[in-house]
Amino acid sequence: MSQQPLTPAFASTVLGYPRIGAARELKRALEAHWAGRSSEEELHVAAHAVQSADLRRLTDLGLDPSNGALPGDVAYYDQVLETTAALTAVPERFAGAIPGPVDTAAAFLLARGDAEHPALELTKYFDTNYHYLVPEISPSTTFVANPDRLVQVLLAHQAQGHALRPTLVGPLSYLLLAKAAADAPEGFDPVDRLDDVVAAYAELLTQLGAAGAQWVQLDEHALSTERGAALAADGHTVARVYSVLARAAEAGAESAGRPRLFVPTGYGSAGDPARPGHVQGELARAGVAAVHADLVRGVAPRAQYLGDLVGATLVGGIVNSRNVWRNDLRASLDALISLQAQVTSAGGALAVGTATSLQHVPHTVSAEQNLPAHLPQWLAFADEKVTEVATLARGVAEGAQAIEQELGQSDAAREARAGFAGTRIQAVRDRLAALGAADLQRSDAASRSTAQAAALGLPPLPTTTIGSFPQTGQVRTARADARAGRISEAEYHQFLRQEIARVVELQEQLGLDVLVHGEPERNDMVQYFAEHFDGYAPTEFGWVQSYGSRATRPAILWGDVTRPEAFTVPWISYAASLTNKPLKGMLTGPVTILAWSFVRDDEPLEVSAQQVALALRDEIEDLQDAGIRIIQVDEPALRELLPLRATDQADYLRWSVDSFRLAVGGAETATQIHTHLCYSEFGEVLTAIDALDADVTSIEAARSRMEVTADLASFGFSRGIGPGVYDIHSPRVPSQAEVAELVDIALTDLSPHQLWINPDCGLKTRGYAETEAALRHLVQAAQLARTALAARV
Ligand code: MET
Ligand SMILES: [Zn+2]
Repeated sequence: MSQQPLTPAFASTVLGYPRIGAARELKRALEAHWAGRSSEEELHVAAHAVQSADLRRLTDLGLDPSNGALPGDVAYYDQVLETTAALTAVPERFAGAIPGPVDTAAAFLLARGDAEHPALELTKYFDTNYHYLVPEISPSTTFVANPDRLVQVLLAHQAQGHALRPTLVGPLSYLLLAKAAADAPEGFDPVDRLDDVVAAYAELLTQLGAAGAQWVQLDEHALSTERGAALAADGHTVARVYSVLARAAEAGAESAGRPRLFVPTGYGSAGDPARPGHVQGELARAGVAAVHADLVRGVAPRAQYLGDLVGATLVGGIVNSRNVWRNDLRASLDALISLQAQVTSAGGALAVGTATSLQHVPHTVSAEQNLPAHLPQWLAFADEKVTEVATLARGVAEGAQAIEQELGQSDAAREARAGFAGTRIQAVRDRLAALGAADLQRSDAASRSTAQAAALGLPPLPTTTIGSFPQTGQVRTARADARAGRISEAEYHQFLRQEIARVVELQEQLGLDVLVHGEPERNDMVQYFAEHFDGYAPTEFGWVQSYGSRATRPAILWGDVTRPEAFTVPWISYAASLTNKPLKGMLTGPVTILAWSFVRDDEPLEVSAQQVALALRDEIEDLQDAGIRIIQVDEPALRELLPLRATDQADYLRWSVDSFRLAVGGAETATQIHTHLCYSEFGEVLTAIDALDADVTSIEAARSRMEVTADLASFGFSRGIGPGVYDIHSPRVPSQAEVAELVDIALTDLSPHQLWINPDCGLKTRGYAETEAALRHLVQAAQLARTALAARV
């Protein structure tokens, strides 16, 4: 029996759009306001202008401005923070400073902290490079609906004919993304507060409805994580929460004074992937008017699990919002048409959308004027993706012939890409195919340790830094001048050499044992490598929000990777020529290079990682030939790419570890290989860290007061380890006694033969005054500890 498809509430939508403005206007407005150069009113005006421009563009690109299709994610700093503000979920430790509703100033206090109040913690949003502010929940957290800001924004845009959808993190995800506040009792889980938080959401919805919102979006992205899926799999929690929130929806949203709900999932399959669609079905039966499935990372819902959709719209998230590639429209249309059959037979209607918010991609390809000529036709940033969504919706509604021209263009772009010379380079493929296990295996750790001790002659508890030294205004100016042609390349290089000489001299004065060149030539630890590899293209305007007002500009990996020539060697060997102390050469590891880039969708990440590893392997060989005896390969993003689902993790850890081992596998026995990890909790990937088989691992530890050293000790980690003893994330200079205390903690867990003394991370964002003082204390603390050790034997 073939059924007639139902008409969806809206034909197409996107789950969110970049918020920072096409020319990063919101960043500038925020920073001007924080610096006291503009009033709060001026900030609101600037933000409204950015949002209006975005909504106009979305409408121009084909989204309907009247029926709930326009996204309404209008966060100034972070979408999770906006939800914290709307719930007035102020942590106890801020209670004195924020006694009432969370207004704009209070939200910035939560986000940025002040002298008495450390900011809320920043953590990566799922497996993305976007950081959110972690809610802190305890048994006594109060939840009070505060829709003021959402209502203001809604009304301001409604007046301009844009019926946007106020967007919040949904209650389940909000609590799953939260952590227990420090004052919460042992064993407390924020999810214990579900009923209380749901009551506040219900109140928010009522008030938003009263203010005229037709739709509200509640993001339930966390239902795709291991914990969220477990919660959703019980078959009643989702239904219980959403029937409270959507009770009035079936009776007719407007008359009941409640807006209709759109509840997207995303970042993978929601709930149990073996029953694709069960979460969407439960939501629809609870009265949610529009649900969503991530068709890029997740499994397509099936009628048998969807059950009765009671007329709800299911948004098929077919356009990838995490990459920069043009959609394969023909394949997508096929997938949507099969999905439509499932949705129709479950009694729902199909709309077309993105897999997640477009906040993870830049605004538009059309801004890029300097990409290699072949590349623009292969790409789709946010605006181009909106067009794809609208085109596919037309194809679903009117049939393939209605979009035949677009399908043809999509096919042509795919063919051009597949046939392009740099997409597959035979020599690179041959070299990878010829690799064997021996290429990943250095000599045994004990012989390495002996050979390196003899070659390097380091004292016990050697001191070093993580690589970068402060990037002063002068360094940035010189780089900008060189790029703009205001100084010649020769002048720029001369400037860099002077800078390196200064940094080497400073380290000698400070008495550090293993020196670095300071990385002044690097704009960014990944972009610099991307610029020196073939197969990679940097963008000019491809900014993506990382957190708050900060944005990064990931380069695009489009082809097979090759390294035309050694590029770190000139700087590093110049630095080495200025000192008799060992000088450590710095490289960025394959996983981190990929994690902080836009990667290919036509090759497994594993293959790209191997290619980058080979390029690094060649660089390491060249560094060794230039006499460099210590080489650090940074992998701060190792933990970040860990898949959300446990079943996918082992495979990732295998290839990521192997790519590191491939990069360093050619190093001689006497060459000491270091690695550096930061930014995340590494406790759960200790096995992988150990398997990297680096001779020395430096790891962020100061803020957690060396928590990781106990884990490393109980794991039995036997090689060199440098837990950070100086928190470089703040300008605060630790006293010698504070550093000494952290060294002592480390020494209770680890052997003095394996301990290194170093900061948590690179010093690039610090100023010289604080860096010099802190490093002086670090060297003194190490000397003190050495004396104490010597006295013990
Ligand atoms: C985010 S890890 C940074 C490592 C790099 N070598 C630096 O010192 O800046
Ligand atoms: Zn670091």
